[in-house]
Amino acid sequence: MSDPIIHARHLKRTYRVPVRRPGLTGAFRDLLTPEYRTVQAVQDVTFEIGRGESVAYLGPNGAGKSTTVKMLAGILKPSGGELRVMDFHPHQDRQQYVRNIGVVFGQRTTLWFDLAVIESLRLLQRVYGVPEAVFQERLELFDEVLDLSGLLATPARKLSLGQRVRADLAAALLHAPPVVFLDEPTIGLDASVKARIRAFLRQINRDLGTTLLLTTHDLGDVEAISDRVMVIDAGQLIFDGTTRAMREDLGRGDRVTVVAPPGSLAALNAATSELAVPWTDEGKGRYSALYDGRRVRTPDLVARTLAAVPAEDLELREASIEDVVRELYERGRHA
Ligand SMILES: Nc1ncnc2c1ncn2[C@@H]1O[C@H](COP(=O)(O)OP(=O)(O)OP(=O)(O)O)[C@@H](O)[C@H]1O
Repeated sequence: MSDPIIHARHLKRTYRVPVRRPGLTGAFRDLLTPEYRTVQAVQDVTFEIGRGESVAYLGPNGAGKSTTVKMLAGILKPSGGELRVMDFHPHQDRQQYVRNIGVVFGQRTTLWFDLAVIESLRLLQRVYGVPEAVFQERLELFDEVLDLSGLLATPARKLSLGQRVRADLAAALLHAPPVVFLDEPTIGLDASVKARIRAFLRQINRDLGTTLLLTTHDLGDVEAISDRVMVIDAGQLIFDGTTRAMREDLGRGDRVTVVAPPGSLAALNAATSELAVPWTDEGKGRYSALYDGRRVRTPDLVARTLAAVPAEDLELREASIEDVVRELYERGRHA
C-alpha cells in the first residue's frame, strides 16, 4: 500500500449502558441504584488505508461499523488503541481535523435545517475559507453529477431523502477534503439516485484521489465504489482484502442454482454430500449452493444434481459479493 493516510491499531470502543430491571420495583431500583453493563462495540481493530484508496467497511447490524466511523470522524473518543488520520488524532485534534475531512451520514443531515441549501453551502464556504472561484467551480461539478441546481433554494427540511443526501454530499465535499467517511450514504434511496451517488463517489476517488471509507449494507455500493473490503463482526475484523481475495479466502467462489420441484433440498444435499457442497432453499423452487470450483469439479457437481432432481433449469456463475459476504457472516457466527 502506498503512503498510508489512516492508521488504526488495536482500536477499541466500549459503551456503558444502564441495565433495566423488570417491573415497578425494578424501575425504582434503576433510578436509585443504577447498574451498568459494558458493551464492547469495537474490540480490537487494526488496519491501514492508503492515500486514494476506496474501502468498503461491511458487517451485520450491530457489528461496530458506525462506532468505527464515529471514531474516525473524531466524534467519539476511542476507549483504547491508537488512531491517526493524516497527522491528526481525530478526537484530540478535532477542531483542526474536521477541516481536513468530509463526513456523510445517510441517516442524518449536516445541513442547517431551516436554511436553503445554498445558504448552508455559503456558510461552509466561509467556515472552510473556500475562495469564490473555487466555490463556483465545485458547485458546477456537483451540479453536473448530483444535479443540485434545482435544490439550492430549498430549505433542507423540505428535501426528500434522496435530495437531502445529494446536498449533504456537496456540503461534505465543498472543501475538497483528502479523506471522506460515509456511513450508509445510499440507505433508503431509489435506484436512480443510488446510481448517481455511486458514480459521483467513484469520480471523486478516481479524479481527485479522495480517500473513501464507506459503510453500507448495499453490496451494489461495494461493487460500484470500492476496491477493498473490510468486514467487521462482533467488534472484530474478520476480513480485509480485495473482493476477489474475499472470494478466494472463503474458497467458495462459484455458485450453482437449480430450479426443481418444492421439497428437493434433501435429495440435493444427499447427492452432493460427498463433495461437501451444502444447498440452500431460496424459495419458489430455487435451490443454490456455493462451492470452490478449484476443489469440486463442476461437471461432477452438475451430473449429481441433475441425477438427483428433475431440474427445470440450472445456472452456473461466479458467486456475487452478496453470496460471499453472507457466507462470511455465517462463518463469523459459527467461529
Ligand atoms: N450510543 C450507544 N450506547 C450504547 N451502545 C451502543 C451505542 N451505539 C452503539 N451501541 C452498541 O454498540 C454495538 C455496535 O454498534 P454500531 O452502531 O457501531 O454497529 P453497526 O455495525 O454500525 O450497526 P448497523 O449496521 O445496525 O448500523 C451494538 O451492540 C450497539 O448496540
